[in-house]
Amino acid sequence: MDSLTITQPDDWHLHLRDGDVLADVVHWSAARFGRAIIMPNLVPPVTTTEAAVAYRERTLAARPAGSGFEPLMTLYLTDNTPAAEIERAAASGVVQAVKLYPAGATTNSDSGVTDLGRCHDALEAIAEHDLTLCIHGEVTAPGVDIFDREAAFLDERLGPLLDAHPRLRVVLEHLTTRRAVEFVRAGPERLGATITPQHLLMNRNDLLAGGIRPHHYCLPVLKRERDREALLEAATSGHPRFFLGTDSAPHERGQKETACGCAGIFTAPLALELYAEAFDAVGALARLEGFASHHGADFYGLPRNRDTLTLRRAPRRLPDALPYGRGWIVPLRAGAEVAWQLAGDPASP
Ligand SMILES: NC(=O)N[C@@H](CC(=O)O)C(=O)O
Ligand SMILES: [Zn+2]
Ligand SMILES: [Zn+2]
Repeated sequence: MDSLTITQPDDWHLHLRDGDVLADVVHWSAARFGRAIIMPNLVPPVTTTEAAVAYRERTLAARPAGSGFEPLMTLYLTDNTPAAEIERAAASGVVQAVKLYPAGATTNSDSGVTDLGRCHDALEAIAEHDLTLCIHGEVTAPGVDIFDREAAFLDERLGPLLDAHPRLRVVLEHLTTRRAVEFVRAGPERLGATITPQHLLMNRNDLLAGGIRPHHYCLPVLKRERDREALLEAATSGHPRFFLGTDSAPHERGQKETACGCAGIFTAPLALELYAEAFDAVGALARLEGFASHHGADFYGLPRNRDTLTLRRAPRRLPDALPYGRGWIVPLRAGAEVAWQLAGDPASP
């Protein structure tokens, strides 16, 4: 198959940042995806409906002219989020989900949750108002090995959370382990999961063997080859509770190429193409449409997109860096090739 036409996909986990750089990144996603769940870990975090509404306006204004790209907003859950704020968010009609960052787990998560018990009323309100809880699933106890933080979260936090809130709809974000795949498969219908392109295509050797590669560093960190294989099997299985979430997470080059670099991989300029590579590698291109365009919308109870998008098998070389505010950003595959491209996309770098 040298060309693939699918229902226009959506990105169920995306970081766009804010300010000057918004317009530098949003067009990449808008060229590929109909909608995206926009993460709230700005500085300061998007903890109120008012802030989410204003961020949505800035995102709409930063889209390319004529784009129908629809940002679905999220609220950043804290220990002190009142149930009334959840109610306001649901009533606004623009907030789709609430995001749980365990405090300290990842980029800009300092205001995140320290004790889920303190969020009981807010979590009940999320379920009651039919919002979704999206979770960065890692424990943050300093003694827990970084490669074990996701697995620990499943048993110690996610299981009890699902039991305590029997109507809560949850998306476990950016799965990285075989254990997480098994947990989601065994979980209830109201538990969904996103998988990034980097976790389908790379393992921890790509981060650490033969030299440290800061542009392959994200959280949860890349795991073993057997984990990658389990993720790829899940994504290509046709199972409706696994769906696309790129977690494209831009950081300026200097913030990555430094003694203590930020976590986050920038994939927006080639995200769908990377998924096509991953699916193609196991002969599963026919399953890409379900994963990328159907399962997420169905899980969120939203209509599937009506437009279509065509990918062509034709290698394209990525530039070494792309403009990002007054600086530069290094996308995944910088200076190297990706095997697919969007048909008729003049903006492909
Ligand atoms: N994935 C990452 O490594 N980084 C994300 C945060 C997140 O999704 O955990 C970011 O905002 O930079
Ligand atoms: Zn995360
Ligand atoms: Zn993320």
